[in-house]
Amino acid sequence: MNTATTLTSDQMRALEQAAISSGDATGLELMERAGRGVVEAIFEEWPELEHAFAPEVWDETHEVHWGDLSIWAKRAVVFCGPGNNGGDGFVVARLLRELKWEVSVFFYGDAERLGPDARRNYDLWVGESRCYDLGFPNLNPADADEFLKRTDSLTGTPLIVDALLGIGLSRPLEAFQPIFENIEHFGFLRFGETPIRAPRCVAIDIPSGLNSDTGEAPICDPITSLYFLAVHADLTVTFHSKKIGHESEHAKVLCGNIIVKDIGL
Ligand SMILES: NC(=O)C1=CN([C@@H]2O[C@H](COP(=O)(O)OP(=O)(O)OC[C@H]3O[C@@H](n4cnc5c(N)ncnc54)[C@H](O)[C@@H]3O)[C@@H](O)[C@H]2O)[C@@H](O)CC1
Ligand SMILES: [K+]
Repeated sequence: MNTATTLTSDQMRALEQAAISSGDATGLELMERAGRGVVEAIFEEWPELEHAFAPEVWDETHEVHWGDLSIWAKRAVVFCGPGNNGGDGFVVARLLRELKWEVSVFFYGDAERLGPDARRNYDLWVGESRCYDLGFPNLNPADADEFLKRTDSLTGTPLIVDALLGIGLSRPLEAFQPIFENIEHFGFLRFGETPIRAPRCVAIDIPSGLNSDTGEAPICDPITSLYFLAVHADLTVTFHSKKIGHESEHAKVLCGNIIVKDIGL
């Protein structure tokens, strides 16, 4: 694994393609390794999550646990986007489900237009669990309300996974603004009068909205709830090697800690 050099998105794609063309790995295997690396990194970064409560136990006793914000339910929310980054998200959702986590998946995309690897992982998820479709390509106000209602009901959730966009970000992000705002909203829990940013947000490959080649994210009106039109992560898990975009000034605000995982390239 080459952790010293930072790569462009084209260089990363070329490495993946070379591994696939030479028969060293299939795209599906690479995606599985990526998802597995993210789950490993989550527990390396936050070992306390290993000891989170089974959701049904947490629900019965949460009055007691509100006093101790270090105690959580095994409950996660995964946001999956329209490309292979979303495919990684479906792998993470499935692996957490295997660990007996209760996982809510919100999908911003069209299953019919997913690439074959992401589609396979989408199918593995929806074969056993529900996937909440966000209006695609435009999230309408009714979807946004519904989305907020659902996220409000997911109390005791310590973990948010951002699998909306990775190295494939290719155009202006307006369609994502309401989703990013709701992720921000979800990141805050009110505890008495004090808002506490309790859930931990992990970005797969790169925080959605941050460009992996330029290291830039669009700046919003600073008086709105979002300063950057991007996901603000506490942990970013990238693969093989950092990308150029992980090292910018914007990245310092958006990425949190960065862990690089080997996917066998
Ligand atoms: N086999 C592979 O190629 C692997 C890919 N991996 C993952 O795949 C990611 C790259 O996947 P993709 O190339 O599919 O790219 P992404 O999943 O990052 O995004 C591409 C999708 O997003 C849409 N999109 C881009 N910008 C948009 C915007 N502003 N508004 C709305 N839609 C937008 C595109 O139309 C496309 O559908 C990596 O970041 C990594 O997470 C990993 O699974 C490792 C293996
Ligand atoms: K992401």
